[in-house]
Amino acid sequence: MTTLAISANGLRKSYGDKVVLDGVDLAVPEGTIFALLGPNGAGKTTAVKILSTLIAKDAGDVRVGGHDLAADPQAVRAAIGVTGQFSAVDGLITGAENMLLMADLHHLARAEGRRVAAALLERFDLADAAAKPAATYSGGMKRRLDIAMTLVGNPRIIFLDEPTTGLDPRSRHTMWQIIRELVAGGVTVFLTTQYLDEADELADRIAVLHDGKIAAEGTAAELKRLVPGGHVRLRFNDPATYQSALLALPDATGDDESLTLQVPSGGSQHELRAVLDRLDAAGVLADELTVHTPDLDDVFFALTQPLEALR
Ligand SMILES: Nc1ncnc2c1ncn2[C@@H]1O[C@H](COP(=O)(O)OP(=O)(O)OP(=O)(O)O)[C@@H](O)[C@H]1O
Repeated sequence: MTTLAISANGLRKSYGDKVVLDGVDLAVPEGTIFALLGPNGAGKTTAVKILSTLIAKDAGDVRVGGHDLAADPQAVRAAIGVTGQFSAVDGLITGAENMLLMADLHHLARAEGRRVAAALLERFDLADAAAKPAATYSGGMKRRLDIAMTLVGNPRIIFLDEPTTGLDPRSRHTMWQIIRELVAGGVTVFLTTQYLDEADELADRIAVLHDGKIAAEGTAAELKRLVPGGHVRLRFNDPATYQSALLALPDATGDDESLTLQVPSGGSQHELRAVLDRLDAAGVLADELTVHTPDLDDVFFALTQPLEALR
C-alpha cells in the first residue's frame, strides 16, 4: 500500500462570510511531487498555511507525515519545511547568517550548523554570495536561499508556495531542477502554482482548485483526457481566402482579426484529411496549419470557467 505523506478529507476554511476551502480532499503519496493548481485567490496559500500548521482549519481530517494535524502539530512541524510567499529570508543579514539562524532554530551544535550551512550554500550555488546581505540577492538567489534554509532541518515533506512566480526563465529552470533533485532524494514536494507548464513539467499528480473545491485531480495525462480541446488551426494571409475557408468548414470558428480558423479535431489522420479535402474542394490553400492536441491550458480553462460562461 502507498504511504501518504499528506492526506486531507473535507478540509474547510472560511474568512468571515468568504468560503475559501469548501471540503477539499487531498492524497499525496510519499516521495512524489503534487501540484495544487489554481488562479489568483483560489485558496492555494490558505491550503499550504493550514497543512503546514501556520493557520487553523475550520473542519476536516488532515494528516501530514503520519501525524494528525490537530492532535500533534508539533510533530507535523518537525517533519516539514515551508518556503514561499511568506519567505523566512531576512534581507538585513547575510545569506550565511540566515543559514546559521536556521541551524540555531534547529538546535544544531555550532560546528555542525556551520558545516550544514556551508554545504547547502555550496549546493545552491550561493557560496560566493554568502557574505552579502540577502537584500542584495536576485529573486532567484532569494528563492534558492529560502529552500536552502528549509533544508537545514532535513524535512521529509516540503511545501513550496508558488516557487517560481516572478522568476526569469533561467531561474525557473534552475528551481525545477532543484525540486526534481529533492524528490530524487526521497522528499515529498507539495507545490502550488498558477503555471500550467510548471505542473505539467514537475508534478506526478495535479489537483485543480476552483471555487473552494478540487475541480479535478490526476496525472497531467489524465487531466488532458478530460477535455476535448483538440483542434486544427489554419492561418491565412489573405482575407478573401480566409472567408472562403470559413465557408468551406462549417464547424470552424474564425478570428477575423488574425485571419485564423479553428476546427475541432481529435488530431487523427482521418480527421485531418477530412479538413484538407474540404479545403481542396473549395480551392483554398492555408498559409499555416497546426494541429493542437489538448494541453493543461484547455483543462484549466474548461474547469475554471465561471458558471455563467457555461450557461
Ligand atoms: N487573513 C485573511 N483574511 C480574510 N481573507 C483572506 C485572508 N487570507 C486570504 N484571504 C482571502 O482568501 C482567498 C484565498 O486566498 P489565498 O491567498 O489562499 O489564495 P491563493 O490561491 O494563494 O492566491 P494567490 O495566487 O493570489 O496567492 C482570497 O480571496 C483572499 O482574499
